[in-house]
Amino acid sequence: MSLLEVRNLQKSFGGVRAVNNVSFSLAPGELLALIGPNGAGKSTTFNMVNGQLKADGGSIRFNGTELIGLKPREIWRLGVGRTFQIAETFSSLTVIENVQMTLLSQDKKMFSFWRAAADYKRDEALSLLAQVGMAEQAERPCRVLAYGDVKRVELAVAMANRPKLLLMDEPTAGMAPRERNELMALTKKLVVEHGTAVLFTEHSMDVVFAYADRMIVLARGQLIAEGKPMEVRGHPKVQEVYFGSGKTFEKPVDTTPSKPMAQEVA
Ligand SMILES: Nc1ncnc2c1ncn2[C@@H]1O[C@H](COP(=O)(O)OP(=O)(O)OP(=O)(O)O)[C@@H](O)[C@H]1O
Repeated sequence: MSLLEVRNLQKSFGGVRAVNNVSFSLAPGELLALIGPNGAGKSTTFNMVNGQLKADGGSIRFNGTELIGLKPREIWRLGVGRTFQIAETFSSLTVIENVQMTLLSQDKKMFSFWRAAADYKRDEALSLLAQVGMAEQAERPCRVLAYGDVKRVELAVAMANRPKLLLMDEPTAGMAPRERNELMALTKKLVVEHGTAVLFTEHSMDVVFAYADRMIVLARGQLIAEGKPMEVRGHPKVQEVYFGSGKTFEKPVDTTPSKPMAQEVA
C-alpha cells in the first residue's frame, strides 16, 4: 500500500500553471526522485506536500490523512520530516543540542525548559548521531563544522522525529561529488534500516541515477514520465525536455540490446 498518494495536484500563480494535474505515489522504504528542468514545478509540488503552499486542487493523502489544508507543523507531527537545500541547524548550539532540541520539540516540551534539559534524551541523541557518523563531534558547536558534516547533523535532526516520510529538497546542493555520494549512501542506509520513504528533488543526475529507486519527471507543470532511473533515462519526452538545457542524459554504456521504456503518463 502507498504511504503517499498524490492525485491530480494543481497549483497556479496568476496565469502560470506551475503544477498541472500531477499524480504519483510513494511506498514505504522507497526513494523517489522528483526531477525536471528549471521551472518544471518541482519546488511547487514539494512545498504543497510539506504544507508551505496550499494546493488549488487535487489531493495529497499521507497514511490515509489528507494533507491539503494542514499547516507544516501539523504535517511534521504526522510523521513527515524534511531537510533543506541550505542546511538548517542552529549554529550556536552544539551538534548534540541540535538533536536534543528536536527530541524536545517532538515530545511537545516547551522551549523555555531547554536550559534545564541539557541531559534530555542524551543517549537517544547520541545514538542518532552515531547513525550518521557524528557522535565524536557531538560537543562541537555546529558553526565550526564542515558543510558535509552539517548536512549529516541535519539528517540526524530529520530522523529524530522518526519520520515515515522524509522530504529532501536538493539534499546534495553545494556539495563536492564525494560528499554527495557519502550523504546519499548514508540516507539510503538509514531509510532502508528504518523503512522511511524519501521524496527528493535533485539537479545532480549522478545522484538520481545512483540512489533513486524510482523517479518522476516534471516539465512545465506536467508529469511526463515515471519509472526506474534506467527506464526514464531513455524516455523520448525526457530526452526532449532536457535537450539543449545542458542536462541531456548521457547514454549509459549499454550492453543489453534493448531497454524497457518508462511508462508514459502525459
Ligand atoms: N511564488 C510564485 N509566484 C509566482 N510564480 C511562481 C511562484 N513559485 C513558482 N512560480 C512559477 O511556477 C513555475 C514552477 O516553479 P517551480 O519553482 O516549482 O519550478 P522548479 O521545477 O522547482 O524550478 P527550479 O529547478 O528552477 O527550482 C515557474 O514558472 C515559476 O516561475
